[in-house]
Order: sequence, then C-alpha cells, then structure tokens
Amino acid sequence: MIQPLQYDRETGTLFLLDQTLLPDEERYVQVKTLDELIEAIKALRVRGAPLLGLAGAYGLLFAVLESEKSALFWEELQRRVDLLVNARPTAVNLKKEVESILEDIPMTAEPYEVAAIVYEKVLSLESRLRNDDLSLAMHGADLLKGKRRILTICNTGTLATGGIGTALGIIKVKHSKGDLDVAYLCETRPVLQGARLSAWELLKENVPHYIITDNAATYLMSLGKVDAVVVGADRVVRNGDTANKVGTLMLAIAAKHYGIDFYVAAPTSSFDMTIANGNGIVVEERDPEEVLQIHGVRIAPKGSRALNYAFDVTPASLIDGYITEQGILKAPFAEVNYIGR
Ligand SMILES: CSC[C@@H](O)[C@@H](O)C(=O)COP(=O)(O)O
Repeated sequence: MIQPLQYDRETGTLFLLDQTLLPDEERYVQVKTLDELIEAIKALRVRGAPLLGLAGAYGLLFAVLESEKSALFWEELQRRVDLLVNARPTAVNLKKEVESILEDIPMTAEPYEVAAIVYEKVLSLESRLRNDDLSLAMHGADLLKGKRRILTICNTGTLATGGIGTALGIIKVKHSKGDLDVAYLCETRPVLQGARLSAWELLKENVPHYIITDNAATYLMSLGKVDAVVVGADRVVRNGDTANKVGTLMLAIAAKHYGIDFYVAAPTSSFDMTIANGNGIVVEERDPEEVLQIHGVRIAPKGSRALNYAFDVTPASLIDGYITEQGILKAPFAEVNYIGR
C-alpha cells in the first residue's frame, strides 16, 4: 500500500511523500524538525484531515524532543504546540489528535519520559486510523450497495488518511466487491487533489474512473449518470454542518435538486462537538496565487486578484447521513454520547 508518511525512530526522520509533486514524481521529503513539518503542512506536502492528525502527532514528538533541554519544558512545549495546531485551521484532526495525546501525559512525567509516551501514542493512532478507515469503508459499501456510479471531490484516499481512505475507501471496497461501474472524480481546483491524487490512487488499484471538471458535476447529475455523491470532511459539527473541500456545497445543492443521495464519509475523529453549527467553523483562506496559477504557470492577467477559500460548509439539511467507523449516523449529534476522542 502507498505510505504517505513513515517515521524512522533511529534517525528521528519523518519521510513524507510530497503530495505537491504527484503524480509526476514519487519523492519523499525528509523532515527532521517541527519547523520543517509545519512548512510541509502549510504547503500541502502532507494533507487530508486524518493524515494531518497523524502528522500533527509526529509534530508533537518533534516538539517534545526540541523542548527537552529547556528548563521551562512545559512552557516551551506549549509554545511549539500552538504553532503546530494552527498550521491549518479547518481540519479538526490536527488540533484534536495533538491535544488528546497531550492530555494523556501526566504532568509529573520527566521531559525524557514524555517522548517515549508520545511515540507509543502515535503508533496506536496510526493503527487506529487504519482500522477506522476499514470499518468506515465497509459500512459505506453496504449502505451504497447497488449504487454503481459514485461522484466524489478532493482526495480522501490513502494519501489523506494513511489507511484505505474514507470516501475513496468506500469506492475501492465497492470496486473490490464488483459493485462499482465508475467513480467520477471532480478535478478539485485550485490544486487538483482529485485529478492528481485520487486518480493516481485509483489507477494503482485499477478502479475505473473519469476525471471531470468541477463544473461538470451538476450536468452529469442532470443526465442521470450519478447514483450517489460521497465526500470527506474536515470538520463535522454538532448540528451536522460539515466543512470540506471547496466545491462540496455546490455538489450537495445539486444532489438535492436531482434527488441523488449525498453522504459525508468521515471518521468520528473528524467530528467536533464543541461547535454548535457551521457558523463557528474557521474556513482556511489560502494564497491567491494557487488560483491565479496552475502548476506555476500564471493563467490570469497580471493585476487580477483572486479569492481562495480552501473549504466550504455544507448545511446538515443537505446531507443524507454520515458514514463513520461506528456506522451510519444522522444529525444532530448532541444526544450521541461518544463521538470522536
Ligand atoms: C479523508 S480526507 C477529508 C478531507 O480532509 C478532504 O476531503 C479535504 O478536503 C482535504 O483538503 P486538503 O486541503 O487537501 O487538505
């Protein structure tokens, strides 16, 4: 299986498959410091909500190792953690995984003991992510049995989770069961996670797919060529409103118009029960140059400005259900006892 992220404990090096170079080049960048990791997160070398959670957990390990020598260990650690968890604001997993590991560390632990505790927790997070993906994908494949043409956006596969993936994991499992005719991959402007990353993953596994322009999705629905839309999530909040890659909202509106099932596939670790509704979600705005250029080539006239919202928020009223590792959930979630960690 593709390994988007691997850690070598002996040398303290995190190897990241640089997702900005795919599909042309499969190159690992070597990350040895927290600053280098934060740069990689901001530049989208590593991305996707669950994988950001895991990268964040490794970032915590770097933060611990870099703070170890300081007399003010806990203060230094907290300063570094703040930089890390704010590297990307919308995916809840980054902050949540880092904070949940931190919460489990006894304040009485000596600095030299903390790194070992964190490392153990990172390993268990890694295997939990893989297991969650598998359960989620099986639930999704059962739910969508007979829906043979699935449309999705962005990349929600191994490159985004380290496991089989979420929405893309469901597509892979459906294919393995002989229950998929085709996956339609929205190219996902501006940085093309669908056309570059999802297509690369599905090609490796011989899963039939078409890449479509983002603005072709609605027309395909109108032609009756889409049986269900399944997307990932960066943050699902208490009433079910969901932040995901920009473009998701227009897919949801179009799906509702054409009476097509619209599901969010996300592990419960992407749920944030501290926020009541979508108004409380911070949507990341990225460098306008990502919109003004494609692969470093400027396409817009010099002097034009661009707005670059990386995500949008889909209201719960447009979402038919949430495919999680625990099964299919319905919003609102206030009464669910235990979601996420
Ligand atoms: C399983 S990944 C879920 C989401 O993180 C995914 O749909 C997405 O929007 C990723 O955005 P990205 O900006 O590429 O990190």
